[in-house]
Formats: sequence, structure tokens, C-alpha cells
Amino acid sequence: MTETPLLQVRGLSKRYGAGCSLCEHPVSGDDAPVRCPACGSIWACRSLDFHVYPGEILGVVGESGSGKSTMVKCLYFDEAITGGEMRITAYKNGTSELFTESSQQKRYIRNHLMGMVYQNPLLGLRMNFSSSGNIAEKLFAAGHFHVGTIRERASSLLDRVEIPVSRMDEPPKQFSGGMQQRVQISKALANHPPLLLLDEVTTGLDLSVQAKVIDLIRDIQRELQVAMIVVSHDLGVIRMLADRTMVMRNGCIVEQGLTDQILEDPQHPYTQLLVHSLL
Ligand SMILES: Nc1ncnc2c1ncn2[C@@H]1O[C@H](COP(=O)(O)OP(=O)(O)OP(=O)(O)O)[C@@H](O)[C@H]1O
Repeated sequence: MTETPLLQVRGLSKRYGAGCSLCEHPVSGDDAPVRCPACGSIWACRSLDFHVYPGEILGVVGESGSGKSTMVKCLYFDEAITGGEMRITAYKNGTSELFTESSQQKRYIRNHLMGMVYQNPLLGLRMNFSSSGNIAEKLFAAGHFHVGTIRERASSLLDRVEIPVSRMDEPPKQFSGGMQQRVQISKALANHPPLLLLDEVTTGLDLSVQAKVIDLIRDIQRELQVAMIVVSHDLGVIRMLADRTMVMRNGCIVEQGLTDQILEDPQHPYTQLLVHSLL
């Protein structure tokens, strides 16, 4: 691909804990301990380098605790980073390093250029607000104030994710898990962001509901050409969705490439294990 990436991330690191002279910098290598033996700090992400092209789906796979959620939380500014850089061409043509922007600009980037779907809908939705109200909140945050337009947009977004418009005024707490994830997806899409972050969106759902959510994600990506980072511990989900895949272990990227290539010819022993467990 010769296209310019939409998103470029360099050296992204995240440490939980104060750190000490022994663990001031992330130790490279996925066999290095995640937890500092001296001070107990955890290096959840260590020097991650990756990019996402416009309109593509990048899958992120790895076992529990490998740092996937922390990585997307850092991209969405939910967690402060320890080190690294991020640029997105949709913001100042990619010339500005986003982690050093002011909190006001970070809010702008979250509200206009990114959408987030959390594994736990409690983090992404206000369960007692109406579903349309949840979407309205995202639209308000991006500076839309015309009530009629907001309602129209909310109803078309909910319709797109197959939530009956007759139920748009019901709160998500009255919905099933799959419906809650679909409301989160519609909210994340509200301001036409070029990039969606989806963290374990199908985990915990019944298989048939999982399949529907996966179909919806694929359709939306085709229809809107929105780029996505899809995080899952399940390589089966990644296989169905991702154009390219990045494999994480112990806070490091151990392998990345075209999903087909990774599935057919995994290079790293950990990826080989994942692929074989899928067969
Ligand atoms: N708030 C926190 N404080 C301290 N350590 C944390 C915190 N959040 C995550 N960690 C640690 O960071 C490491 C990576 O966690 P993370 O949740 O990013 O992994 P993951 O790959 O998303 O796992 P899962 O699929 O189970 O969510 C783990 O060792 C975890 O215990």
C-alpha cells in the first residue's frame, strides 16, 4: 500500500505505577517481565509502533493482560501515556503530535475524529438516559444544538444499527447486551469520525449475537469507509474482520502484517500457538 496512513503511532508506552531507576524505561522483548521486580510497576504497553490506513480494519489480538485495552485507552486519551507519539492526518494534516495537545484539543479530537466502543457498555453509555439521549450527548459535545436535527440523526443512526426507532427513547439498561453494543456503535459513529476504536465488543455475547455484531461492523466499514482498530482476544473474530493484524504479548507487538499472511504463515512462536489453537 502506498497510501499515507490515517493514524501513526510511535513508541507508545504505558506504565502503571511510579517506576524506579530500574524500570524507568520499558525493557524491550516480549519475554521481559511486565512487572518491575523492584517497585512493582506494570509496563502495560512497551514502545508500540503501528499505523492504520484510511478505511481499513486493524485487528489487535493477544491474551488477557497483553496490553490491548490499555493501548486503545491511551489512543482515546482515557489513560495518560508514559511515552510515545500519535498523529492523525485528519487533524492539522498529521503535523501535530496529539499526546502533547491541550485537554481542550484532545476533547475536540475525541468528539470529532474518534469513536470508542468499550467492552463494558457501562463505560460508553449512560444507562439511565434514553438511547437517543446518549447519541445527542455526543452530538452536543461536537457543537450541534438543533434539537430537530439531533433527533433525526439519532433516529437514523439507531435505525442503521437495527434498534427499532420506536425504542429510541428507552434507556440502554432495558436493552440486551447485543443491543447495548449496537447503541454504543451508533453513538461512536454520530459525528462521522474517520477512526473507530472497538475494544472486545463481542466478548460476553451469545454466539449468534456475536455474529450479528460482527456483520454490522463489517457492513459499516464498507458503507462508511471508516478505519477501525478492533481489539479482541479471539483470533476467530479478528479473522472475520481485520485486513491487517497486530499480535500483542506482554505489552509488546510480537508480529504484524496482513491477516491472511499471519494466519497462513505465523512467524512468532506465540502467534503460531494462537493460530494452531484456532484450527
Ligand atoms: N488501572 C490499572 N492499574 C494497574 N495495572 C493495570 C491497570 N489497568 C491495566 N493494568 C495492567 O496492565 C496490563 C495490561 O492490561 P490490559 O487490560 O491492557 O490487557 P488486555 O490485553 O486488554 O487484557 P484483557 O483482554 O483481559 O482486557 C495487565 O497486567 C493489567 O493488570
